[in-house]
Amino acid sequence: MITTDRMAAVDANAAALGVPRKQLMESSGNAVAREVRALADPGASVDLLCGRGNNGGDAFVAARFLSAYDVTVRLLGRPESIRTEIARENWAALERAEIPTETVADAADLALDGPDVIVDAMLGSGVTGALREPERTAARLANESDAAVVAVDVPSGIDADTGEPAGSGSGEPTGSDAGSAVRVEADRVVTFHDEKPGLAALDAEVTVADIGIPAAAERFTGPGDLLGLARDPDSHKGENGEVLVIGGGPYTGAPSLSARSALRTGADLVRVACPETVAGTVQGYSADLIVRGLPGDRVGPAHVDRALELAAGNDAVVLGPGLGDGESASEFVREFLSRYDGRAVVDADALRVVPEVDTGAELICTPHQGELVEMGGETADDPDERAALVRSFADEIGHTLLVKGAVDVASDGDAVRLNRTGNPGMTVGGTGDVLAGAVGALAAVTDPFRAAAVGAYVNGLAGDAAAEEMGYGLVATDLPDRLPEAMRDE
Ligand SMILES: NC(=O)C1=CN([C@@H]2O[C@H](COP(=O)(O)OP(=O)(O)OC[C@H]3O[C@@H](n4cnc5c(N)ncnc54)[C@H](O)[C@@H]3O)[C@@H](O)[C@H]2O)[C@@H](O)CC1
Ligand SMILES: [K+]
Repeated sequence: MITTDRMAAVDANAAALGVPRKQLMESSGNAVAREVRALADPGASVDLLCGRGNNGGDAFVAARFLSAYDVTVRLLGRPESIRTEIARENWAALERAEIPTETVADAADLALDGPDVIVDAMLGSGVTGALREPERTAARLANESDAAVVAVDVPSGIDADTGEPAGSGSGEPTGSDAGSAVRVEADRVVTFHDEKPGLAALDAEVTVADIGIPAAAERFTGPGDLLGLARDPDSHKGENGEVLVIGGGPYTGAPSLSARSALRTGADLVRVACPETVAGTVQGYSADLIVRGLPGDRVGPAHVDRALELAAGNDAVVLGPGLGDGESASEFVREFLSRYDGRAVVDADALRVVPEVDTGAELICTPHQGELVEMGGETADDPDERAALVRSFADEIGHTLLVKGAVDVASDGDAVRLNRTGNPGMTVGGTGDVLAGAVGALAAVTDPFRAAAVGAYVNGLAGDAAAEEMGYGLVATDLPDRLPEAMRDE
């Protein structure tokens, strides 16, 4: 089962693995043609109703694989309005090959001459809102005809995630006859790569066609995992996340590395709660940080109320960098987590306490393999075995885990994603603090599992960029300033 957002990410990851979208379109079109061949004998008439996006592009390809049939490709719109390069190229190939095509500017011009099969390639996952003209009339004509209707990816007008007519959830009027939103009633649906959540509810026969997207496109993080995380251009201060780092004491570098990393990953405001004896040092690292001193030289149980008060004003907490493993710090972590119910990244010395604390918080734990074992988890050399062990331990503790290693493993107890970015130069101290800050900034704007997977991905990219320039002599402070480039999703 895959959502349309995740499909777009997997599509982009496939392209990054070297399987370009045009190849996926070729495979999709071929799968559609196979379905038509299973449905009708050679010589049958096939009308392909095509939209101006890649759903239409799939049908332009399918027409090429139906040479034994009497095909007519009907584009609902002008060829110049075809939205993507790969669809335009496939349309041009049809015209050069003199495969029968027709362009329909106005729905009134659309007259189907009783085809045996209709291929519905008007809209797929790109549908927005209730069907507009000429798709609306075309859908009606397809439904009124006695042709067998084969829908490409999803029947036009249906939201692939919900199975409902597109636009019906938004409360917008669904057209003149309210309530009866027009959508294609398909006999068959050929969907790509994996089942879509909304298709099971339809009374159509669904075929899931493998279109050559390697499993690695889902298993490993890639550029597609960043889609939709880029900053919203008209956002206001604070909407891109506010993060509180709770740390410092025996160490001062760690909390400031995490804080700067959270800023560079996109958080609007980052505050650091640390013992007042090191507040000046932490502030000295960067004017961009808002530092809140806690009385004394170690974070301890007496600071829990203040820390909870500060945490309430932030979207995510990063708990642990530089806290030290003293008894007072452990007492603080235990007490804080037992009362905090927001979202927190837990790293370094704070990790040990997690399995024994009953918390309402959504945690993202970022242990390396040694810390995982200290927490009670298990590890293995074989990546698949290690992934399974991380997944079951995440399920056992009820939190998201990001286990760092040459290949990082992220899991929320259900999904698992591996990250291959990064390099041996990143074993230097402090890169874990940078990672914790990046995950914290992402946890402020997306779900914990995605924050963990993407955090590992961009932290590794930043480390790779640093290694590019200075080999394995890179240090943790080289990473934060390379995170913005790693976060760009184009
Ligand atoms: N993501 C993937 O991995 C792959 C996707 N492919 C195909 O690409 C499709 C998605 O393509 P696109 O993203 O270009 O989008 P679509 O082709 O689904 O639809 C976008 C087009 O429809 C128009 N449109 C949107 N809402 C409308 C409405 N309510 N009424 C009338 N017109 C409307 C838009 O103006 C745009 O021209 C998938 O459904 C699938 O068929 C395949 O090529 C295989 C690979
Ligand atoms: K369709």
